[in-house]
Amino acid sequence: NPLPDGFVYIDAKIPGVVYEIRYAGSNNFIGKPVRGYKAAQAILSEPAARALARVQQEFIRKDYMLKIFDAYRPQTAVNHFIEWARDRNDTLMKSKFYPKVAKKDLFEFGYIASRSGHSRGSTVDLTIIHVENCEEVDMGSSYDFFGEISHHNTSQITEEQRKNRELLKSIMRKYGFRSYSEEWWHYTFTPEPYPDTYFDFPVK
Ligand SMILES: C[C@@H](N)C(=O)N[C@H](C)C(=O)O
Ligand SMILES: [Zn+2]
Repeated sequence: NPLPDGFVYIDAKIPGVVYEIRYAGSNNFIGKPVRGYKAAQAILSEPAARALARVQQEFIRKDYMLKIFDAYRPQTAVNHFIEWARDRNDTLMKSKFYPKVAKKDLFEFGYIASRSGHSRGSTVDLTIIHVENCEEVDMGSSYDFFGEISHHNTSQITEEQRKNRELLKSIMRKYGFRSYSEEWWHYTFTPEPYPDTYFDFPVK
């Protein structure tokens, strides 16, 4: 599928990455596929993908690989999140993804953005896995768990889990990705090539 100029499919550029594109399926905080995801694909701006390729190379030297949960996110998908949040009766996935945070606070507390860096094309949600068994490295909370335990400065995780988050953060930073205090998995490449544009082409 042709992409807009300046965007690439990550799997065409970076060998060995594992994908679990959560919003294309139902294992996410909404509990169903999110609008705008027509395929389980990961797309990024070219500069972000080039930098991520270097991250992957460095992790492979350390016997880890990247696992990607989300990358470019169409504004249509963000609008679906906003619509979902307005329906206070739909708490289908609360126990798994936001047990201690009221649904009405998810945007205000910074767990979901109505203008997301993901839509600007240079933000990625990811973790690292062990090369030998493809198991996720223990980060102390799971992807899209909205709560204090997912913050970088939480006191609710073990030293080992903190070290694992630091490992991911240090290599991501080395290649230009900025971390996000509320979510250990969320990184934005800087300088962003499209800092003011919220794209809305589908993921397919
Ligand atoms: C929803 C979560 N995966 C995420 O990416 N949150 C940030 C704040 C965002 O929506 O940009
Ligand atoms: Zn994110």
